[in-house]
This record gives sequence, structure tokens and C-alpha cells, in this order.
Amino acid sequence: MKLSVLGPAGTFTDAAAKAYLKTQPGTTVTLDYHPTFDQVYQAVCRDNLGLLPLENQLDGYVSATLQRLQTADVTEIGEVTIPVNFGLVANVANLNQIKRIYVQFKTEGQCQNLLSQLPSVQIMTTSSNMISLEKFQTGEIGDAAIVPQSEMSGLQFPLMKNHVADQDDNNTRFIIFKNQPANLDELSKQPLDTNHFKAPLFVTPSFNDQPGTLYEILGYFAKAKLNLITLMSLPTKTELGVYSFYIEVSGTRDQQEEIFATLTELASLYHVHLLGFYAV
Ligand SMILES: O=C(O)C(=O)C[C@]1(C(=O)O)C=C[C@@H](O)C=C1
Repeated sequence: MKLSVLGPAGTFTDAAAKAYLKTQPGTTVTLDYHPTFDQVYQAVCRDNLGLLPLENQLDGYVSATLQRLQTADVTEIGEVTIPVNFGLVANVANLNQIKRIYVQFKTEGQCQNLLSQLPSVQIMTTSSNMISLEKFQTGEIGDAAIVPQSEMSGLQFPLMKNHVADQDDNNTRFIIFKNQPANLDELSKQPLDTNHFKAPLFVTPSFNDQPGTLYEILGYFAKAKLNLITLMSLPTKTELGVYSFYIEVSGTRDQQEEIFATLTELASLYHVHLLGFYAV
């Protein structure tokens, strides 16, 4: 089986994949690296898996992942959270000699304190932290890059700063998914191998510009005593002002019947796009 992640090797998705695989002994998996989120996503075919970041403690949800999930025919089968930190490398001796800096698009929001010290430096946005490193290594004098902290010990450059994320306590949550639509009936019978589950889904009302729509949707979860851990609205892109709600429900094994009864009831009233039901 292949597990597609963001490459080259050394990205946080790579680290997250390795952490996830440790929890799955007995499965033989080859890591398959791609340079962009889109290519990771496209590479996931029927029997293979993909892993992408969903949420960062400092910079919030990864909209590049959420937007794909919104319309994707995938089933999330698990998640993994790992600590994330960064280092700065530059081929000049001082911060004030840096002219351009390579930064992955989600990393930028996690290193604001450092970047605010470089107001006139050109930010070169990349798709992966290891591509930032590659670009830097083949770049020009005056270049810098923000790279995974784990890479720093193997590097030697005139300017190196460790732990440049805005705070050391920083984590990113990743999802593992397969290319198959999540099936409500099948998942309702799926046994859980821990006592807790998560169920991510999108709910799209056919007409949401009226009082109380969201209140009504949330009411079904409240009535069933199901705990919501995420609630976000995302544009459906069909028309300006038409939104769908991204919801993550958590619960315990004894609530399995309750959650599927709730989802079935909701699906009779709204468009429900279930993304998975997995043990956490
Ligand atoms: O570029 C990487 O190293 C990644 O694995 C991607 C990614 C992300 O997009 O969220 C993963 C974790 C960090 O939050 C920063 C970057």
C-alpha cells in the first residue's frame, strides 16, 4: 500500500505519516512523495492512502485541505497530531542582509514574530517546507529559508536560528484518507478500536439566508448530546454568500448509534457530506 504525502522527505507530513504508521503495526506501507497538496491529493487512488495537514495550533485550519474535502469523495480513516517547529537558515551573517526568504504558505502564519523583523525582505511562498530548503540551497547570496527544526542539525550556514515559530508549544493535526466516498450505512456498522470517535462532515442547507438555520442544525447534535469540536463556514463557491458548515463531532463508543441516527435525520433535511467516522 502507498501513503502519499507532501515531499521531498523531511516535511511535517512525512513526520506525521511516520508517527501514524507506528500506530499501525503489521501494515506494509511505502511513502510516496509529491511536491504540492494537489499532487498528493491526485495521487491517492482506490487502495492507497493520503495524508494532509488539517489544522495548526497557531495558524488555524488549512484551507487548502478543507476546500478539497468540501467536494471530495474521500473517507478519512484517522488523524495524527505532531509537534511543529522551525529553524531559520541564511547564507548571510546577519538578519539585515537577507534579501529574500523561502517560506511554505502555512509556515508563514506560524513565524510572524521572525518575519516582522524582516519587513523589506521578499517572501517567496513555497508549497512545502523541504522545497523551501531546496530552493534556498540552490539560491543566491542574500537568501534565507524557514525549514523544519528537525533538519537544522544537518545544516551549516553563516546564519542559523533555532525554534523560530511564534511559540514552542505548536502542533499540527493531519488527516489520513482513502479515495472512496464515506458511506453512512457502512460506517454506522464499523467497529471502533478505541472508546472515542470523531466524525467530520459538511452540512449545506439548500437555503441558508433565513433566521435560525444554523441554530436548527446545531440543535440536532445538542438534542443527541453529541459534542461538537469544530464549526466553520466555508463558501460553496456556487454563489456569493452561499455557505456550507464544516462540523467535527466527537463522542464515545456508546454514542455510535446516536450519531448515525442524528446524521440520518440531518441528511433528510440538508445536504450532508460525511467525511468519515474513525477512532481517536
Ligand atoms: O511543508 C511541510 O513541511 C508540511 O508538511 C506542510 C505543513 C502545512 O501545510 O500545514 C505542515 C505542518 C506545518 O503546519 C507547516 C507546513
